Amino acid sequence: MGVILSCSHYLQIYTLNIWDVGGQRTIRSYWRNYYEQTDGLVWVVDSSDLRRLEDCKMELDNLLKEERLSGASLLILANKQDLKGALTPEEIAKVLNLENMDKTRHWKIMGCSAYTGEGLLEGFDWLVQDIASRIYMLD
Ligand SMILES: Nc1nc2c(ncn2[C@@H]2O[C@H](COP(=O)(O)OP(=O)(O)OP(=O)(O)O)[C@@H](O)[C@H]2O)c(=O)[nH]1
Repeated sequence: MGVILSCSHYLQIYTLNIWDVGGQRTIRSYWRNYYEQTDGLVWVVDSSDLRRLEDCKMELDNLLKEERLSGASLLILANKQDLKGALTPEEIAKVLNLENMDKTRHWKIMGCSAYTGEGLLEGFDWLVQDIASRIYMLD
């Protein structure tokens, strides 16, 4: 005698509204125009540019202090993994001190390459699932 569990798979379709806000110093003050009702943040790091990582850390720390983003899931993309000498996601995580981030923040770091496409689907998949699970929990 056995029990048959039937499992249904539902195709879930999500619509993402994505704004690509530039990282240049002069336009960073415009980021605040996008904080309202933001569910997720994608922070793209140039893993081949060690010199800019300190600046990157400072900007990310500042961004995460923003009250309106306190509930947003954070995906950090350690980009340019296709380049020789690029820092690994683990090394980037160390420099950005991600382990010591506010414990309530949902975050993930993912190595990727915008050139090869490596890591992008996996990263966005995590982000969408994480946001969805929070939203459905609130329903
Ligand atoms: N090898 C390699 N080059 C990349 C990758 N992603 C971007 N680039 C190159 O890096 C340079 C800068 O890319 P952008 O997309 O303009 O950089 P950005 O950080 O989005 O620029 P802002 O948003 O204006 O700060 C371009 O020459 C890209 O072709 C990658 O994954 N691998």
